[in-house]
Amino acid sequence: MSSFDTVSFRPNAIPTDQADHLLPLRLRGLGLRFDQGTPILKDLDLDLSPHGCTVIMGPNGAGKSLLLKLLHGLIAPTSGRIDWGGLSMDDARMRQALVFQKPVLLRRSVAANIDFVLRARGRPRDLCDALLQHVGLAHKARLPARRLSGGEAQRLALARALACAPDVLLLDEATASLDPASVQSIEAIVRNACSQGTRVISVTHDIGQAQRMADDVVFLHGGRVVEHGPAREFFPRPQSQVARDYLSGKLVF
Ligand SMILES: Nc1ncnc2c1ncn2[C@@H]1O[C@H](COP(=O)(O)OP(=O)(O)OP(=O)(O)O)[C@@H](O)[C@H]1O
Repeated sequence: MSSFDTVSFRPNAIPTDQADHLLPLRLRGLGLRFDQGTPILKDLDLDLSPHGCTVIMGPNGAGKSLLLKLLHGLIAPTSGRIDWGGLSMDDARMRQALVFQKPVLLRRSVAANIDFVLRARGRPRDLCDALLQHVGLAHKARLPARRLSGGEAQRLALARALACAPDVLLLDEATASLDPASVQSIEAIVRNACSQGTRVISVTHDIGQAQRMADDVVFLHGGRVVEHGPAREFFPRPQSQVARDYLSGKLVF
């Protein structure tokens, strides 16, 4: 794999001292319910700073994946608002990339999966080789994407996300069910993107990963933000009983 420290796929990235107007992200009174049922996300207020990596944690069913889908505009809130710097959700989505736990790949070659995105986004198509090199898949470029292992498929999904040159990278349990080496390489790719100015918002149950990656942690429970603060304060001293229970491995409902 290439040096993660030096590779940038965001040549036009806005310098970090000039606040990109997509960020900070502001959520105000955000709520979500389906078909007049019980509210799933309840009155969320949240401010995310322009830089770094936010990790969203919380027990099963807390609403983490739905929150990411709302942020990406895949579903609409039933109340409140999401403010990506005043941009329309369509414009905001064009500046984001979302990677799911199970990558959804085109039934084409590995390289064609990247090429498709580069073409769609009007980006130089010769970036394909560099992206594949970056995620350690250059030697599999001609292979059908469906023949990749789980870890390789996830690295391809990340390369495809980086092909969009996203200002914001959303990750939904992107390393769940991968082996430790694959987890490490995905973390390195994400860290590199983050150090190049890509804002990362990641959902994970992997406490070790959250400690390695997070600048700040949002802890959700029962559709509410129970805690939001710097990772260096959250992990040693969670303020809520529910976060303490979650971190110590107790079953939380
Ligand atoms: N389309 C839907 N209609 C009704 N309820 C839904 C729908 N989609 C999700 N839910 C419910 O919303 C709640 C939150 O779901 P979500 O997937 O966001 O949880 P999560 O925090 O990501 O959980 P996990 O850690 O298990 O992935 C769950 O109880 C789920 O059953």
